[in-house]
Amino acid sequence: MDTIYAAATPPGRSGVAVVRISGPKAKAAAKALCGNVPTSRGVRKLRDESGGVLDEALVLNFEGAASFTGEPVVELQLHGSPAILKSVLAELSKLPDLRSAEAGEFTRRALDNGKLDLAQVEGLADLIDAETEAQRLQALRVFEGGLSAKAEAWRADLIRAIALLEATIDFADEEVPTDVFPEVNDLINRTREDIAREVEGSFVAERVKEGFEVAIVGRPNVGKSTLLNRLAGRDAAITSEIAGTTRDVIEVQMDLKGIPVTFIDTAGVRDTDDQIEKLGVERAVSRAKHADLRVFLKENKDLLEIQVQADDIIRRPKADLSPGDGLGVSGQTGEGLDELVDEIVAVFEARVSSVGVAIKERHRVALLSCDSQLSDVISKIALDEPVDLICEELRAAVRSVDMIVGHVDVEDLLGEIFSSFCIGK
Ligand SMILES: Nc1nc2c(c(=O)[nH]1)N(C=O)[C@@H](CNc1ccc(C(=O)N[C@@H](CCC(=O)O)C(=O)O)cc1)CN2
Ligand SMILES: Nc1nc2c(ncn2[C@@H]2O[C@H](COP(=O)(O)OP(=O)(O)OP(=O)(O)O)[C@@H](O)[C@H]2O)c(=O)[nH]1
Ligand SMILES: [Mg+2]
Repeated sequence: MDTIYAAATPPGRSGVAVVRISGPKAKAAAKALCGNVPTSRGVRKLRDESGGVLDEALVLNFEGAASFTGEPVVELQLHGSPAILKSVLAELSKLPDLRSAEAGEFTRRALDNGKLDLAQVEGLADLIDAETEAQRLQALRVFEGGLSAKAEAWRADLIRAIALLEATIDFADEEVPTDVFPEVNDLINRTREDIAREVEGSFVAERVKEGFEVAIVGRPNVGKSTLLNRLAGRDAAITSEIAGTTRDVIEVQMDLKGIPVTFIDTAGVRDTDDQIEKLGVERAVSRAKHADLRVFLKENKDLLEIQVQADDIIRRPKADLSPGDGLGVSGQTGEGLDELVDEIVAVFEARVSSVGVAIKERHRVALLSCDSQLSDVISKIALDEPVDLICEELRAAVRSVDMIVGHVDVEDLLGEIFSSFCIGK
């Protein structure tokens, strides 16, 4: 096994920068730099080959396999200057039996050494990417083993169903004490209900990861771009008193009370002979249609050629000009803005609450294949098919569940999963 090293902290200036060394020669490598390696932790001068001091570092020694990777690890916690980091990495690169780590390689070792399962690795990747509270919470549940525990519970239920059915084969000649089929059906149906909920939640989880899209739509000149700028707190879009100012789609990403949201400002919708504006309107209609939510700036009677969908929000534009009647918003004065934000957040919080522990398309694919196998099991039972065929189908369903935590059939997925990691993780 190679010994690998990499900076665990991002490049640039920081209070502290961490370099991790992992593998059988980790301690020997650290010894070359700091002389005597502490048994657990200690402050040491790090020196180059000729004895010149590189830095005074906190050295952590994770002896044996008691580390994040499950193999010997030494961490060099340096003063976070780019020059120090560069000099220490250069020194390490000169040592024999040591090479710099590939992206995700530390975590790959944690997986191989059983410190994490595959679902937890994915949770960890999302946790590191998390920028908002909703993203952090859903990633943390998976990293902490929430999905793994569910997969284990489904597996246990399906194994019990198999055991019950196999008992009927083993005792075929005798009188089977009880009819096992009600319990088998129950185990399978409960698992399927659970899986259906998780599948639904997984779609929302992907929105949480990518950010929910909110399209601001309305006729030209109603104040869409002004509202976007007010929400963003900066001049993201050009505004003017000329109708038809916005043509391109303008996107602004925001953290809305923990929920990642991308606001989309588009051309005002109207019939026009201006070829460029026409293209803008086409884009507006298409983006609005596919967004997760639409905020209409319009008078109630005005029918735009964009369908109002469930949860969509309608506001009377330029509320400052005609105060009082109904729900209005003004990008100019900020009137009604907090209420609008609260309503958007409420809509998405309700959706986010449906997220369970299946958060990736890969999880959904495995769950859907498990579900279709369980659906076959139910039909086979109904058709009175031979019990060994039913059990075979159930075992296929168990294998689908096992893919989630990576017990089977996932070698070809690992490259894809680890490619999303950075070097040093
Ligand atoms: N300095 C530092 N901070 C870090 C990490 C790290 O590697 N280094 N982590 C990396 O992502 C995270 C913490 N995760 C870790 C997980 C396990 C072990 C570890 O040494 N486990 C041993 C011993 C456990 C113990 O001492 O209680 C083990 O599992 O046997 C260390 C960090 C976040 N903070
Ligand atoms: N009084 C008042 N004026 C506003 C408000 N919002 C925008 N305006 C003005 O209305 C005009 C149009 O604003 P924009 O934000 O460019 O309107 P838009 O909907 O993006 O227009 P298009 O890009 O052409 O579709 C500008 O002169 C703004 O200053 C508002 O809430 N109150
Ligand atoms: Mg505009």
